[in-house]
Amino acid sequence: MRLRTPAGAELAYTVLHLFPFSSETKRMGIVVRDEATGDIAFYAKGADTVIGALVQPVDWLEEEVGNLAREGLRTLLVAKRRLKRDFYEDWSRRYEQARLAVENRSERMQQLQQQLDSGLELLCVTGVEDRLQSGVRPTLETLRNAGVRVWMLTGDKMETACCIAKSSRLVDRSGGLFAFQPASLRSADLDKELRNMARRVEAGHSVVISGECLQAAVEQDERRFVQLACQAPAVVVCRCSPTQKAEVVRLLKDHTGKRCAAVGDGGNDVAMIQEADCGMGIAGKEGLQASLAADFSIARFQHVTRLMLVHGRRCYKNTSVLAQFIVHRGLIISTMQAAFSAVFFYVAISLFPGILMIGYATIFTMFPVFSLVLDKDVASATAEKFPELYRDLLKGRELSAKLLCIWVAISIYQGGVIMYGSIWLFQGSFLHIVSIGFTALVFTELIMVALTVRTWCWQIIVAELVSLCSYLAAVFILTQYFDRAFILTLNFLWKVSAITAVSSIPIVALKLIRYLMSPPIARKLQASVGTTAVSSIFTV
Ligand SMILES: Nc1ncnc2c1ncn2[C@@H]1O[C@H](COP(=O)(O)OP(=O)(O)OP(=O)(O)O)[C@@H](O)[C@H]1O
Ligand SMILES: [Mg+2]
Repeated sequence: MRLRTPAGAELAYTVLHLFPFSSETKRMGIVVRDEATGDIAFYAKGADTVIGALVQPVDWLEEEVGNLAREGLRTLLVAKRRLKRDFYEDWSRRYEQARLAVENRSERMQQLQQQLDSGLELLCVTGVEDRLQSGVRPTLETLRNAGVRVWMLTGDKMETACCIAKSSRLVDRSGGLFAFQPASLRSADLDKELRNMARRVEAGHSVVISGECLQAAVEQDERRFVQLACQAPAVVVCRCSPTQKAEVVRLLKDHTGKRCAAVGDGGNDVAMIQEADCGMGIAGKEGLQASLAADFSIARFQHVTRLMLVHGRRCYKNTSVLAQFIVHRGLIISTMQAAFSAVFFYVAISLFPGILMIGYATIFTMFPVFSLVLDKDVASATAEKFPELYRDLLKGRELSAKLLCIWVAISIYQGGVIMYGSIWLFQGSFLHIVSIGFTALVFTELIMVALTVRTWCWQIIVAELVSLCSYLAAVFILTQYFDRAFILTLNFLWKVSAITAVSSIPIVALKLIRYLMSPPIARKLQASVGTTAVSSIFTV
């Protein structure tokens, strides 16, 4: 290793050993030999709590470290120990043996590493600015408006964490910040501090707590602590080890019943990302570990907004609609079969021949129903701009038991109308029931999809047309199931139209009434933004 000093001199060192950094030890070390003098030295660098405990006490240390940390700087202590040549050679030999040991290798290596720690002398304190990525502040603001509660989990010390929480506006500058610092980790002290916390949280203060205290508080009374912490506007956990980060996520999942997303960029966030319902990894300076372990990989923290507010929201809404349509599509045809059997003395005869059933499940209805996942109720820019749209999802109205009941009722109504209508209007031939009933069924399904679509994109239009054309083609090709002479008559046309109208018009009317009585929030926003997207006024 060659270093050039500011004066221009060159220093040469040989690296003899390297002890890499880990989040658990919070430090790293190196043993080097100065090529000019032959001196061997061990340097250690790490968190103030770790290195501070190893060096001779210095009176200015705590104050200086505090000052740097309050400015939001990441403080590290650097310490050095000169090693005598004999000591080093002996140590090095034993370390090599430990490294090759078959049993207890890591314990033996750790013990030997600790032998280097005695007699360390403090060299300096460094304060490095760990800059926030751009756009963190607006992102947190947007998430808050979207009804997302944000907790910050960090390995940094309390002062640095508080400073960053304030500068990122996670915590209001004016709003108070309660530091959970019991006098000791004994049960009585913890209890007293929990009572203090309850008072401060009630007054609207945020909470900052160290990983160690968090663990103690959780052991004391897991449920009480989580419930209190969840009432706070924001929570900051500092000096948090990777396992504690995962533990916090588990606590939230267990006690709140809410979905939990974790965003992280470093190897120390992997456990938390994997524990969360939705893990997001930022690929960046700290490597790819987090982004490889995550469900979603993003390049910058600010992309969280778009991922959640645009893609997350749309996915959730469209998946809900798809689920309801799958229920509708299956139930409507089952209702028809049940009604048919009931009318004809419960005969076990299939209403529609196999080929029509296959067609119904595939090309006649599949494309339009599945194309609903491409629907967009509002433009991406609108969804990103108005976090209230995301907040609206928290009510859980997209996929609820009530909605399922409504869809079941719609399916039974439509299936019943089509079946009884076909039987009532049929003219002596079983084939006619099949042609009228099946045609009305396919048309109803296509109309229902059309009523649900909020922004017509070309894929949805193509899907509807493909289904419609393939059905019309099938009617003329499958002559054994459709009486071509009958189908080309006006008689057939009005019967199918009447049945389709009776099955669809009440649904349209109900949707229209509901829309006028309580227009969806997306619609109101869209009107105020004035987007030009063509969208139907009907929403489920
Ligand atoms: N390269 C390093 N060498 C020595 N000590 C380090 C190094 N990186 C971090 N530390 C110390 O170890 C502590 C824990 O680091 P860790 O990576 O677990 O979390 P963090 O980087 O502080 O926070 P975050 O969880 O936000 O990434 C740090 O606060 C710092 O004091
Ligand atoms: Mg880090």
